[in-house]
This record gives sequence, C-alpha cells and structure tokens, in this order.
Amino acid sequence: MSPIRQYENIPPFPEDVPVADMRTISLSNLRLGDKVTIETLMTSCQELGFFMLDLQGDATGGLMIEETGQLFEISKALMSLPEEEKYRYLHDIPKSFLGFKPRGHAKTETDEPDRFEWWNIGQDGLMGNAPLQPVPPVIHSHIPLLQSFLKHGQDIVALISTVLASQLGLPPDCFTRLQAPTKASGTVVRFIKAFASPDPEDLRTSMIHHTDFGTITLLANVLGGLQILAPGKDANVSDSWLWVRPQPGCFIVNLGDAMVQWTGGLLRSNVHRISYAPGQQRFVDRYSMAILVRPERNASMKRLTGEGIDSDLTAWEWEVKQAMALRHGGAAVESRGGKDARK
Ligand SMILES: O=C(O)CCC(=O)C(=O)O
Ligand SMILES: [Fe+2]
Repeated sequence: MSPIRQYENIPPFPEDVPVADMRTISLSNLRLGDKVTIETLMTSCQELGFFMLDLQGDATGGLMIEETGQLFEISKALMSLPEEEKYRYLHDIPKSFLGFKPRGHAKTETDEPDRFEWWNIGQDGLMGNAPLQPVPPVIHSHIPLLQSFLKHGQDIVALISTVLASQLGLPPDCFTRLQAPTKASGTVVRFIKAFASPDPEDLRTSMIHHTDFGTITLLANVLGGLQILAPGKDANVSDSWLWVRPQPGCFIVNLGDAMVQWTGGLLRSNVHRISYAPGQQRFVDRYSMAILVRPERNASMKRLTGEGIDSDLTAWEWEVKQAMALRHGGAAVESRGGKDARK
C-alpha cells in the first residue's frame, strides 16, 4: 500500500511497460462478506497468488495508511544510519534472520551481488513473546507505532486466512490457529531499501526471484520495481516478467509457500523479484516495507487438504532450509500451486 502523500514528488510509473493484471480487493467489502469480493479473492489466490488490497474505506485500513506513511520516514532514517552503526545489528543467519542485511550479502540470478538492504524486526519481540531484539534508537523510539502497525496487519491477515479457509471448505480457523501472533514464529516487519540503478549498463536485479516461504505477505511500496513471473512463463526470458504498478491506498498481498503446502497446492505462491524501478524511477532509491507472516515455529507443515506430499518438518525447519537456498542463489524459479487462469 502506499499513503497517498508518498506519491508526491516522485517520477511517474511509466505507461509503456508490461504490467501484471492484478485484481483489486476492497478490504471493507471483504470484511462485510461481500460474495463477489470473496470469490475474487479466491480466484486471485488460485491463479496468481497476488492481489491488490484497497485499504481505503476501512477503519483498520485507514490507520494502516497513516502508519505506513510514518514508517516510511522511519525506514529512510534507519537506512541512512552510518554503515558501522548498521553493522552492529547485523543478522546472524541461520540462527536469526532479525536485524540488518547489508547490500551484496545475497546473490542475483547472474551470481552477482544483490543491491538491496533489509532490516527485519521480529514479531516476537514486538508482541512480548521474546525479549525485543537489539534495535537502534530510531526504531526504539517508535516501538508503539510498530506494534500498532503489526497488530493491524495481523487483523487483516486473519481475515484473509479465515475467508480462504472457508472457501476451501476447511474449518475457518485452520490457518489462523497455526499462525497465532502470541506464539513464537519467524514473522517479521521488514524495511527494504533497493538502491537506485542509474547506470544503463548495470540493470541487474536488486533482489533475486523467489517465492515467499511464509503464509501471507502484506507489502507497501511507492516506486515500481516489484516484478512477478507471468504464470506458465520461463523465468529466464525477460518478457516473462511483469511489473507491478503500485496503487495509492493499497497493499500488494501475496501468498507464500506455507499456504501452498497446507492446501496441497490449491493456492498459489508466485515467483517475484525486485528489479530496477521502471522509467525515470530507476534514478531514485526505492523503499518498501512488508509484514511477512510465517507459521508458528512449531507448526506442523502437514497438508490440510488437496493432494501431494506431506512434510514432517516444523515450520522453522522448513524456513531455514528455504532461506539458505535463497542466500546461495539457488532459489526456486517456479511458482507453486494454484491453477491456470481460465482462457
Ligand atoms: O520490496 C518488494 O517489492 C518485494 C520484497 C520481497 O519480495 C520480499 O521481501 O520478500
Ligand atoms: Fe518476496
């Protein structure tokens, strides 16, 4: 999503790039149980695994629009800290994914260094499930804001999870009870800075193609740069990648691999990446922010419906395995689950 004022004073998203045809779901209509909205949600989660969630007109959504605007400012201050200060909060993979990931610590698909930084703030510390991770003062002074943003996000994720479970004929709480915010998990609030790409000779990817490995991701961005792999297309062909046009007042929502696993492939997690931003936007640093919800650490990854192979791993074991593949450039280039769009 993006608070409307973030769209001021940035170069425009160009009109002449191929964009993904993403459906927009009204949060307010979803909450009201509107039949068409629910069906659209279900279809989006089966065919693309991505949709736009319009927060406007919903009380919680409105608060999140405000909070996102404030958090973007905090993210800029955070990422502008001196390098040596940021390194004091370096993540400790695979023991912990929390904290700062410097530029170049992962690879792109061409085996070159990535060009983004992120900073993961764990839900456990924010919820009091665990001591708060070490954070610099710019974050420490805004913990209540982060907590409020996270709680509102949890509310939205629970709503989506419940609707999807019901549509699949499962107990409505079957997903929410595997991702209770009060239980230890790998859920994070993530601040991302993808660096400007002014050099026309160097337009490599910022963040390698991947699928998210949790359940549901809520993403806020303002500049373009996010690309999704068109269903059925080859990741190695550049035409297969579609830009996502950020929409003011909307979150981009996508499903992760845990949802595919639990539903035996009935729902889809789609490959995506951060490319350079399109048009004149590539001359500007790009900030994005996400809540990446993961199952509880000890949640079973056993299938709840559908067909396919069960997993005996716990959610935490599963995530570590996937994160290591991502770090070494061996990330999945295939979307998982779902069904092809009707022609
Ligand atoms: O910043 C973005 O647009 C996408 C980030 C992303 O895919 C991730 O953090 O998993
Ligand atoms: Fe992602």
